[in-house]
Amino acid sequence: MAHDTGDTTKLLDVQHLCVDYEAENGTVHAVNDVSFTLRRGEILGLAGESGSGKSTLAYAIARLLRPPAIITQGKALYYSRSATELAGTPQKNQQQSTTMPLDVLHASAKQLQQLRWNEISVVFQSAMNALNPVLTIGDQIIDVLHTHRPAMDKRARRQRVNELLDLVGISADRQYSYPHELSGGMRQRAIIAIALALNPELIILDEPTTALDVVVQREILTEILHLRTQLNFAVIFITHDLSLLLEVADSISIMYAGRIVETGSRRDIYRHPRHPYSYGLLNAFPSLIGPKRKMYSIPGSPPDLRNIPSGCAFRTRCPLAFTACPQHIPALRPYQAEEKETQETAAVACHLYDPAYREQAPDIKEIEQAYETLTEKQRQRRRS
Ligand SMILES: Nc1ncnc2c1ncn2[C@@H]1O[C@H](COP(=O)(O)OP(=O)(O)OP(=O)(O)O)[C@@H](O)[C@H]1O
Repeated sequence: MAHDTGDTTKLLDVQHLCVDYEAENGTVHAVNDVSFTLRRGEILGLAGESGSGKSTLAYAIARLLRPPAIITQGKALYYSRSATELAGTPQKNQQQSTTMPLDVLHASAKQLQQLRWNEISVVFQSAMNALNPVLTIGDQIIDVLHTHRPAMDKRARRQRVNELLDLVGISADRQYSYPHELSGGMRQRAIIAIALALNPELIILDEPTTALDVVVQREILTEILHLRTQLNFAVIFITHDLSLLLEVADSISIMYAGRIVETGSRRDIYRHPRHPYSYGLLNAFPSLIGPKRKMYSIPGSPPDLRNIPSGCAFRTRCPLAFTACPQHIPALRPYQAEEKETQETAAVACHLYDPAYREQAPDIKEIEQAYETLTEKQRQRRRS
């Protein structure tokens, strides 16, 4: 059990987390030395192309990874409301208990049982697969309450079902519906209701709206924001679509080849993405907000995580790569954020911002120009 003092806004402190998959054809380094802090009530967006390690990272934190996944290094310190129960050692007062984190990565089965649903719940990618097809929506919520709140009587459980459905905008009579009787958006709302059943402090949403059409996507996102305001849970929101995060996240971390390459407030990321990869990702999707920009596609594809390029893994696709890039893995270095609230956490892992290699950091025009040149070169190559 780790000890910490002070800062009660901290909910989760991930330190140097590494996860591998021991596959037959080699070791996949899916998460590499990831560190970040999540505050109570914060919505943290994790963005990156498919295969960048987002889900692996989130499932490691929830301890939902299965073999062949192995957590090879790191800590995930969770600062629970009820640290007393989780630690299994009675504390004298609340103040003391909130400063005793639990390292989720080394938690016992009993501690995990206490943690899941009560403290952390996960909404998986596919709403349909996450629901039990032979149980009504209401019964599925009751199931969770029955297992984790055995002292709750029948009437109180039914009342909680009504409350939860009301929270997510489903009318009470729908509790008697089976999943196949609901639309995609309704099913996703039902899953969110189940995730909220025990009032968790952290909800992990893994591509929660990917299967939905754009209008329903927007409704669900609005609902999540509304619920967060009401209930003040924190969210780790995973998506490959950075433009979605620009609408909902307080802060955004961009992942590439298992590493966080940039982190900042959503405003910092859309106004001034520092990492050439963040810039490319931002301009790969049309966005309704932020300055109007040209669309580019990032050349090439993400590396094979069994054989990650030396130094900066993005260098093989980066329009601004230079001599230092293959030599050293860039560390996440803090930058002077425009947003006051993220000045402490805004950081970028790119040698272009390291005064040891470059006197002046590139401005956004330089990155844009580099993509423009690269795109033009590709066009010419295709023509010839
Ligand atoms: N069971 C497994 N065995 C071997 N490799 C795996 C396994 N599960 C995931 N991986 C690999 O781990 C890497 C990270 O995958 P992960 O699903 O975490 O990425 P992601 O960013 O969430 O992608 P997506 O958006 O497609 O879900 C990928 O290279 C993936 O192929």
